[in-house]
Amino acid sequence: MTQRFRLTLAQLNPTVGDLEGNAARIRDAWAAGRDAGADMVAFPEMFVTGYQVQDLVLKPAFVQAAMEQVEQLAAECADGPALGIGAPYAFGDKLYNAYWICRDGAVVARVLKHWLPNDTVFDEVRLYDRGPISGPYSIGPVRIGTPICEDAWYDDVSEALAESGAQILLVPNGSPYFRDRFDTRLSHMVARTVETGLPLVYLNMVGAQDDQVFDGGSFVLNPHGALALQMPVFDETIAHVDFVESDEGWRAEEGPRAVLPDAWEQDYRAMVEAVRDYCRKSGFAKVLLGLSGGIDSALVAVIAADALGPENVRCVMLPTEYTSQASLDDAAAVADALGCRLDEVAIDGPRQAVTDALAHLFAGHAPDLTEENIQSRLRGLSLMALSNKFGEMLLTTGNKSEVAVGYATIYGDMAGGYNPIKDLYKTRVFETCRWRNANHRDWMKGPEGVVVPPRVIDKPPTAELREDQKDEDSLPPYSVLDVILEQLIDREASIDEVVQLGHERALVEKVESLIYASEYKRFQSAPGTRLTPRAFWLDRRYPIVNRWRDRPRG
Ligand SMILES: Nc1ncnc2c1ncn2[C@@H]1O[C@H](COP(=O)(O)OP(=O)(O)OC[C@H]2O[C@@H]([n+]3cccc(C(=O)O)c3)[C@H](O)[C@@H]2O)[C@@H](O)[C@H]1O
Ligand SMILES: Nc1ncnc2c1ncn2[C@@H]1O[C@H](COP(=O)(O)OP(=O)(O)OP(=O)(O)O)[C@@H](O)[C@H]1O
Ligand SMILES: NC(=O)CC[C@H](N)C(=O)O
Repeated sequence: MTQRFRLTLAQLNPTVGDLEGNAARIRDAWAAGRDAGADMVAFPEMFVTGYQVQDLVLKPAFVQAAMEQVEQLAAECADGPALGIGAPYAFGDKLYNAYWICRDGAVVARVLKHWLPNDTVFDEVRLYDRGPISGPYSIGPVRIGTPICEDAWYDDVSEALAESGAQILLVPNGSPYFRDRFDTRLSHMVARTVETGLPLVYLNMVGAQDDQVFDGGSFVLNPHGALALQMPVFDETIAHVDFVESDEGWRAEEGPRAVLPDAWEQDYRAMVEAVRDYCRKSGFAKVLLGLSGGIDSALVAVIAADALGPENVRCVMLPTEYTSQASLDDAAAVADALGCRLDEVAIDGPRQAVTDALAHLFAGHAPDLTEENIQSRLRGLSLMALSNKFGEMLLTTGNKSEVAVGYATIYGDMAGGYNPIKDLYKTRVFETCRWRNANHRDWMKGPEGVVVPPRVIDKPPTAELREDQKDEDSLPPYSVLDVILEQLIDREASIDEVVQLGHERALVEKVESLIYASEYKRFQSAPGTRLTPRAFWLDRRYPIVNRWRDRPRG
């Protein structure tokens, strides 16, 4: 009789530190697998603890609690499919990122991660010991080999597993999103199936943790990279895949194939999921933001409305004498299109009070940026007062271009707990608004149609901190600035290399200086959604005090 093996894939969203909650999700998915006749139910990397746990895993009490949780799950899920669960494993003075196999009421195997990722947002060499390459384990009629995430990005672990008798590769992942990430994952996994001749299951988690968004997109490949099943990106999904034994070995039967959205949609979805999960997982039902009539705060309002529902987003217009009627109208148009509450708090009175209080010290000094920044700080102060009073978290709105050059007031418009557009260059802000105006999906809680009026997209950006101010008074046009920033930040290009692309040396040097001189602002800035492998915070870690500038020597 033909042998069959049914594997249930739990592409689910864990919460870091919520051992009980994550265990409850495991029990539910295990029951779903049992009801579907599965032989095994698999979860992503470190699902019991959530991912990434960073230094939390260096606390022995936390690791102990996580291991006890797995032992308890093994005992509870005795009568039914086997379980594969990611969790840490402490043994003697060693600490491993491990995959625990539970069957018939007991832990029957532990696979230890061999390759510890230590670039971009990962620091696993600092946290874990490197495990030896573990052998395959048996579940029913099949021998399964488990390279844990990074282990499958190299050939040796999968090859060793194949040589020691693995018939299927099951790869649990905690692989965070960045733009066009999926293709890289797929090509690594296809390579593993070509080298080993084995089918491979790539199982990723979904959900956001601080800056990172895990985008799921799990899939199953037959040997030589033939796609058998594609799960959706970002959605929690449970799928069952059937393997059948043939003369050639085990093969996955064809299952559903989700269509993956384009990069604009995936970036937008990442920002929405990041806000949604940041709020839900840290206990906020509502947010607020300063809505200026400009494009950045408009986009943040739309993201927040799509994440939490318009009824949970408070927009606040805080005008001064420099605020134009067009800005007042545009802020009202955005709030109206979204169906969000819009409040107004005039800050001219407080500004006068601060000016008066400082007058005896400022006497003899001409007004300058100081006075401009007081307006921004009064906005931050007022918004934080609303946040304190109503328990709504303040979203901050600086795009990647502004964050890169420090074009924001520290303790002013930088005030806030989370910044959804921190890794989105301004030129992409324009395009993202156009994309959202033209597209609506069922995961968006905001309304469909034009939510950012074309006028907001097309007008010249301004901070309105003084008469007739425009961003281009201080900065080059964003179409030029963003190209230079992408070279200097995302590609770590030299000044010479950027000049060779046709940019003026003096301008490139100025941009470089602005980047280095504003490191202190970024260090004190809110976290935000990571969309690229060169996001500010963990992907790019620069010194704050830094005299180096890339200038000709000799
Ligand atoms: N290395 C360092 N380490 C630690 N702190 C450092 C520092 N260098 C300056 N500082 C501190 O930072 C202060 C200067 O920074 P900051 O006070 O932010 O002021 P600053 O960067 O000089 O001015 C804010 C800029 O953001 C622009 N902007 C754009 C868009 C919106 C808004 C808005 O507010 O709505 C503003 C505004 O036009 C202006 O160009 C210094 O007075 C000093 O206290
Ligand atoms: N009049 C205002 N009312 C409410 N919030 C404001 C106002 N002006 C500025 N802000 C807040 O400060 C942030 C920085 O604003 P500013 O308009 O100065 O620059 P910006 O980067 O062009 O942003 P935007 O495109 O949203 O205007 C805004 O995104 C908004 O959250
Ligand atoms: N958790 C991991 O080992 C992740 C590293 C891997 N290269 C990825 O991002 O997909």
